[in-house]
Amino acid sequence: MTSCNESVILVTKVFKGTFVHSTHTSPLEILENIILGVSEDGKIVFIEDSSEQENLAKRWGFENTDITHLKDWEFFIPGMVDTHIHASQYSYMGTGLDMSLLPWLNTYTFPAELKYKKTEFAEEVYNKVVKRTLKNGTTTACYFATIHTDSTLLLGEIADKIGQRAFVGKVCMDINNTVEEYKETTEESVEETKRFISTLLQRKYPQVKPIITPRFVLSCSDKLLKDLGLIAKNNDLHIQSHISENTEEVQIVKKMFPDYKSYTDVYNKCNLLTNKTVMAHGCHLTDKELDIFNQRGAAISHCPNSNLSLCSGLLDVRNVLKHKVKIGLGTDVSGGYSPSMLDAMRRALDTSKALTIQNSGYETLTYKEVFRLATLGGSQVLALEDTIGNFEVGKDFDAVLVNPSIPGGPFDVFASDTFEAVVEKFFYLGDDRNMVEVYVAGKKVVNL
Ligand SMILES: O=c1[nH]c(=O)c2nc[nH]c2[nH]1
Ligand SMILES: [Zn+2]
Repeated sequence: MTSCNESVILVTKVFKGTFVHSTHTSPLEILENIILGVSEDGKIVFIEDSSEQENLAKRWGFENTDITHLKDWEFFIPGMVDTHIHASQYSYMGTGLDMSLLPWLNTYTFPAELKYKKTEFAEEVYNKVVKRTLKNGTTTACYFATIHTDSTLLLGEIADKIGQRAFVGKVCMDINNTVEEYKETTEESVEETKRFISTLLQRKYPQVKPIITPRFVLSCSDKLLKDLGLIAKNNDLHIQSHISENTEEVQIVKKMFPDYKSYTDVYNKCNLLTNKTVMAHGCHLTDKELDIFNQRGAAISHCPNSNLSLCSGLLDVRNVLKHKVKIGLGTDVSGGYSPSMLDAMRRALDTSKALTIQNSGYETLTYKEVFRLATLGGSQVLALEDTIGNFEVGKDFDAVLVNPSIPGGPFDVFASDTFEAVVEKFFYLGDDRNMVEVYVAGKKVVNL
């Protein structure tokens, strides 16, 4: 395909068929008979009714033979955004879910994360987690790694090489009273964070960025939190951590930090609550704390599989939305046992239904709303809303091609089904077998 005379933009891919996405006003739009063009640099150049095909072909210089036609029942969704996942915990995903958070960390997590001192071990697991999540339609992942700088840099290199959009965090922790070897001094944590950021940024990966990552308040001294807040501020960086996941943790934070008004106040006073912050869980945040999130523009990653698996709590998403706090979904592997964002959507629905059982009159989330959380919501959480999240001209083409009627697939499609019913079936019953192609910034990164 050639560029047209009036424009230097080169359209290199054209798709014709059905596109399913969310907007601010509608959690689920099914756009049928659409023609969508992608530029050489991976951006959506046009998305129009296919009756415009001839005009678009003239304007952008493509031929009929350049068009990829989606098959019957096939549709594109935006790539899903996992706003909270521990790449390092992928090695023991699906095991050890018989404890609550704090014993779980001490018994399983810290000993497992210690192994990433060896970059060979990291290389194997990180290759697998990036491939597995991409195959499941996660085009953007916000990763925790471990305290080890070189292994964490390797995660960035692997995400870039395989083609996943990612934030990568070197975990910071200068307190660990149970697995003593798995911690740093405050100075090491700060210096290694600086080394991590400058090395990763120097590599100029187009879609992989560093994120400041204090593990959580119970693993970090006041000084470490403040130093990390300063590093984030001075370098305008994203920040991630955990907050108010379970009640035992919240009580200990209260005791450890008596001078602060709340858990949220600790992060806020340390400059760790910004419009580029994503905090995982938040199950037990008070309305006052949600108000602070709103004022700071900070976001919540709802990790329902983990919240249920570790018996941490039921996040009231409706209340978070009422406070106009940005919210998306996270798998939280391996507190959550599934790497799939479809699973995160389903567990978010289960959680909302459990809240409905507890509170009559509760407005249960719909499957359409959790789809928006998994896509557009996630893009807002990571302050990437101008770049990804749905199919709009100017955004990157991060997308998953779904074939609901793939032979040997996980559910059946009937001729009498409506298109919307098939989309709904995919959200409830589909899996990676249905995700036949995955694109990040216009580049095909998964192809069955
Ligand atoms: O679900 C969680 N996973 C973790 O690794 C962790 N660390 C602190 N708090 C945590 N919560
Ligand atoms: Zn987590």
